[in-house]
Amino acid sequence: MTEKIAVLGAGSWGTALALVLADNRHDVFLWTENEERVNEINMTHMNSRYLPNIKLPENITSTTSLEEALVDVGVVVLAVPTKAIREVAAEVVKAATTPVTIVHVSKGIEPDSLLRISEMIEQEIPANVLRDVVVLSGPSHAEEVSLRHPTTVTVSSKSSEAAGKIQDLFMNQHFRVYTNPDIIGVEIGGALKNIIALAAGISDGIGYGDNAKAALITRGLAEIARLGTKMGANPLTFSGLAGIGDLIVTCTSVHSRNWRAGNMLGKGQNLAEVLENMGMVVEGVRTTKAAHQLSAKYDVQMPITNALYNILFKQQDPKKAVDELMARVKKHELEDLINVLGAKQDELL
Ligand SMILES: NC(=O)c1ccc[n+]([C@@H]2O[C@H](COP(=O)([O-])OP(=O)(O)OC[C@H]3O[C@@H](n4cnc5c(N)ncnc54)[C@H](O)[C@@H]3O)[C@@H](O)[C@H]2O)c1
Ligand SMILES: O=P(O)(O)OC[C@H](O)CO
Repeated sequence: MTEKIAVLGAGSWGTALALVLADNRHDVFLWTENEERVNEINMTHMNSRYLPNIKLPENITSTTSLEEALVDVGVVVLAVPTKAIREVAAEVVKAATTPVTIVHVSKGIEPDSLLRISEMIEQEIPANVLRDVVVLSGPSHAEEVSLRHPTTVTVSSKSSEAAGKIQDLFMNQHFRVYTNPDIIGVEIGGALKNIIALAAGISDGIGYGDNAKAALITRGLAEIARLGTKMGANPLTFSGLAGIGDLIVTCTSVHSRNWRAGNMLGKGQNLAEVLENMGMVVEGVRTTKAAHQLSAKYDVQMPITNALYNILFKQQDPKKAVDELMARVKKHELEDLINVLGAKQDELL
């Protein structure tokens, strides 16, 4: 059954997901505050700033009016950077005409509050307006989704019914959607992989090779799982699309904003220059701050995150940070995994 769906945020990801929903014959209202972008999308069916050369389906209507986008809408896709989530969620409360299911597709953790995005949304939108929150995450660059290349993602919610409904809305021949009830793991995996992608970009920028990148992905996954499990996630989620899947794509793809930013840092640019040059959101920077705080709060060792924190916020030389990572005290490789699985060490080590 087709329905009207609002997508809030006409950047790369909001536009690509609007295309998926429009391909599934839904009437998509794509909201952005940028009037020039609205006119371009409505008149030429292009969003050249974010997805150059992609012709958008005609059943996407863009608007600067949140009221127009939200009237009689039951599903709202939030596709803005993490730092804009609270502001846009508060606007939804004012404009919604019926209770809504929010599908958030952002990847971050809020520094200081240390909340996941679904928790921020629950704080901002009262229960009489918010029906359910669903997260959609996984290895999915907008540039490839908009070309209709095969992509797999996972959706998660406290409500299995809501997750199933969102699976049905998005699923098509090019875009395969799984469900996973572990919302903590799905949100933590999606947020923290950006830190490791920045590190992988730095490593490539310095000129290190595939060995170093494979090490970052593998040991990065270990520290994500270590923290995520302490926060209540299912360790198996980190072997799935929102875990290793998203780590692989973000650490190895030229499309990745986080990898690209890291690459520039590794080549010697400073953080301010890099963010200026990117012109798109690099979520890993803010998430590094939050993860650094989380590792202290949960007393979990996160050496790669710690190294990145020193590079980004204490101006440590990236090469020196790598030297320090390599020179840490020796360890047993499986110690982490066994702790994560909660298995008895004496039986397995
Ligand atoms: N680009 C991808 O391939 C991709 C894939 C999966 C997930 N994501 C996640 O989706 C989120 C959005 O990423 P993106 O790549 O689309 O970012 P983007 O930089 O391409 O676009 C962000 C959009 O949000 C809007 N925006 C920013 N602040 C706003 C505010 N305060 N109020 C209203 N609108 C605001 C911008 O105008 C822009 O339209 C991020 O959390 C990212 O990690 C992106
Ligand atoms: O381009 P990035 O680095 O923001 O990553 C985008 C998506 O999260 C990849 O799944």
